[in-house]
Amino acid sequence: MPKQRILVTRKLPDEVEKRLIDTFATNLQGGDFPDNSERLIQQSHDVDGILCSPCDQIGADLIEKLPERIRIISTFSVGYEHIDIKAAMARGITVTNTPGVLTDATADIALLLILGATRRAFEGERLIRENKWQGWNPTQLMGTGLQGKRLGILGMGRIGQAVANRAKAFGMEVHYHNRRPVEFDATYHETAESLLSNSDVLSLHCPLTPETKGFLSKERIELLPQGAVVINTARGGVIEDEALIEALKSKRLFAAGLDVFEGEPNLHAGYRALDNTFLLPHLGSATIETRNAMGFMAIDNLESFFKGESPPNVVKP
Ligand SMILES: NC(=O)c1ccc[n+]([C@@H]2O[C@H](COP(=O)([O-])OP(=O)(O)OC[C@H]3O[C@@H](n4cnc5c(N)ncnc54)[C@H](O)[C@@H]3O)[C@@H](O)[C@H]2O)c1
Ligand SMILES: O=C(O)[C@H](O)CO
Repeated sequence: MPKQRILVTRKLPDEVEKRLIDTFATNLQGGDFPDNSERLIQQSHDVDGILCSPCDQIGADLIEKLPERIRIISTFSVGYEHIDIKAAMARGITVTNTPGVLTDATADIALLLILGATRRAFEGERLIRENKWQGWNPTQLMGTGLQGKRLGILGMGRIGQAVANRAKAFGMEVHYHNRRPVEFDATYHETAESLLSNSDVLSLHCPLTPETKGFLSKERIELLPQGAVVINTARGGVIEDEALIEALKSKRLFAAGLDVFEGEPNLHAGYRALDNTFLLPHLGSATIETRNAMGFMAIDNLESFFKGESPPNVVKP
């Protein structure tokens, strides 16, 4: 029986590519696939499935043009807002993702951003790198401590809870808002607005959906306490960039730590111009162990689908 052929849109870790080659006939990319849907369509003419990444935009227009024989899209990510799930379902295409295996790595990056933003670590690093440090002094780069501060989590799912556990170890008081309360020892807020009013550090962990798009608006930022810190490892689209930049510029907010941006990699230039922003290039899941685990999970999803089973991580709208 011939092997199924899979189009892989990005360079994947070596171990993952090795298992892909052992299991499937693969159209592997030597480098990263350019963000060009025409090319993706051309390359998919002879494939049975696609293994894509969160930066490939797989909208309804593209799905409509995919060859009939493509029955599965396996994304190398837990987030799936880049795929039009309804359009895929209408075409009989199954979509799968990689939940859970990246929870700890992403929660670690959220903590790194919380610590970096509250302790001004990135400003200190720049000072040394630019050879401007003139020695220890009692008032230099004073940050703000975490002990006794309120961490507000929007989206108390896998990553939100993992961040909450870490923050507790730092002596923070955990508050959250979720679509519904979860089994977790923390203060639940019925509304996002109440959460914002009670967050010294706000950390975003919800998916990007029509409901959460632009969630952190000017009006909502005004609900945060003076000098609050905003952390985002969810998706850039959850924040209204202009509003956040203005609040950081005026020092209404102390700092922001951001791993994700609207329009990546072309983030709003205003973020780069500020001293009180700690910016990372979407590193949430970027450990060797995690990226291997994500790849293996994406392959498991493909394998079980082609065996005629229901894949373990099917995305439902
Ligand atoms: N920075 C990174 O590299 C990185 C890595 C992994 C995940 N992520 C992002 O993190 C997100 C969360 O991942 P997860 O595994 O924790 O997902 P999850 O599904 O376990 O948790 C998401 C939580 O958000 C809640 N939620 C959804 N809509 C909401 C709303 N309108 N208001 C309040 N709560 C809402 C859900 O009920 C759920 O509890 C992903 O969707 C992805 O966008 C980013
Ligand atoms: O959604 C995801 O999985 C991240 O953005 C990349 O790990």
